[in-house]
Amino acid sequence: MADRLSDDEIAEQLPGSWEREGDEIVRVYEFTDYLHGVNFAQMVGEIAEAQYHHPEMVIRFKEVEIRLTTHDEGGITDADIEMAEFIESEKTATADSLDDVDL
Ligand SMILES: C[C@H](O)[C@H](O)[C@H]1CNC2=NC(N)=NC(=O)C2=N1
Repeated sequence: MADRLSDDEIAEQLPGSWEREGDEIVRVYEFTDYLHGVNFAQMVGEIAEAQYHHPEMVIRFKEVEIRLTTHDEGGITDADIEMAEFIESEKTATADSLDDVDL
């Protein structure tokens, strides 16, 4: 398992639109309706299973909050950054179908 990243490494590597909050990286995705958010969460879940790295997800009306940290290391590692980048790339690729209002 990867080691925890330094504050500078996190700041440098954090994908755009993601924020750092303590030992987590966070992004809120907005949608035109509730079910697009639900579908998006399903897609993220499939990525998580494939990567075997699982975010906390909160599905709200017209938005989904994704939180990533590496529990086994007690902080933010490359696995979290890579997962965020993967989600971003999938989101961009599927933006049309998800009517994303916040790319
Ligand atoms: C045994 C350990 O729980 C597993 O290797 C995986 C499962 N999914 C995981 N997900 C996250 N976010 N952090 C982990 O450390 C992690 N570990």
